[in-house]
Amino acid sequence: MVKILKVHGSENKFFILDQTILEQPLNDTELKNLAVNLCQNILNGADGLLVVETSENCLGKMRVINADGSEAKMCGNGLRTVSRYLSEKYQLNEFQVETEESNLHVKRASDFYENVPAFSVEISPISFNKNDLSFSYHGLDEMIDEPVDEFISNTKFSAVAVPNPHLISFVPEINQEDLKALGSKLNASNDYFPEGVNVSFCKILDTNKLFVQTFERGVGFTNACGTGMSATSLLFAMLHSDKFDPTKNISVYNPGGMVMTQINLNSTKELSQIRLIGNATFTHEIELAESDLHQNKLDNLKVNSTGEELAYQEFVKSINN
Ligand SMILES: N[C@H](CCC[C@H](N)C(=O)O)C(=O)O
Repeated sequence: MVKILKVHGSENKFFILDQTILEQPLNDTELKNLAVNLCQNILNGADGLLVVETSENCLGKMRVINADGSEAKMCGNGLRTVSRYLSEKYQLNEFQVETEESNLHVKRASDFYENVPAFSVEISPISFNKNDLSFSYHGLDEMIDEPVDEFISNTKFSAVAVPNPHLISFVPEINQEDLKALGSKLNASNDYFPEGVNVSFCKILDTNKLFVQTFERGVGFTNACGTGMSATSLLFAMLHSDKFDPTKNISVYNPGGMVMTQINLNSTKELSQIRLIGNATFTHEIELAESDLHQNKLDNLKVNSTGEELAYQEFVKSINN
């Protein structure tokens, strides 16, 4: 029997599969099929599958498979949960995790609430270049605070890769129909983002206080998108200095709760630093036969609830008072 976890970061829900404990790791086709099945059918579904593999230079490697089976370079909320998993597996509180484009520094942070563990993770690398974003728009090399009527009239957008691609707009009010329409359009066949893009709208609530909602590539609406909130925080610091206090954390509220971000701007914007700090909640432990994993057979699972979700809901109540 092997164990997989159901977890979340700000209610962005994932399953974690540690390939290093298997007799035989799953191949890419098996991982894709398992991700789609788990995310659609098990424990009310999830937004993706986080795959832990061995790493030569880091404590472990994280791969990200979206609910639709597509693979992404990075997942901020997911990295916090994988960091907790590796921290508890190896009894370490600060280390690096290998991701597709970089080895990222992670460390255990103070609990966000009683029985709500938290981790702080580096979000990197940063690029504004059209080639790293796979976007094309009127020959622009970068899209920063650019009015793009083809997306939404009288609305400005910015695009940044961290390193997965994000399109961000600061709006007076978040219109979910607009967000869904634009997110769906740019993740279907289109000339602007042929590889798709995560689309986030941000309402600035106060100094260093944001609300962000994201329509994610490969998933659709999620309760939170860690790289989306991180990318939005960077653009917030760059474009709204009147509301940005560089000496303090930014509180980023979202439909699933709240995370903190830290932005250290650099005059070379790609060298700015982003940290994402938030919960790493494990909600369920699931046992099944390794052969069932390979065969994508999920009808004989032994599921145990950890009880942590109740604590997380108490945290959410505490931030909304
Ligand atoms: N859907 C994203 C990957 C997951 C990112 C998100 N869940 C996060 O927490 O950063 C993409 O295709 O780029």
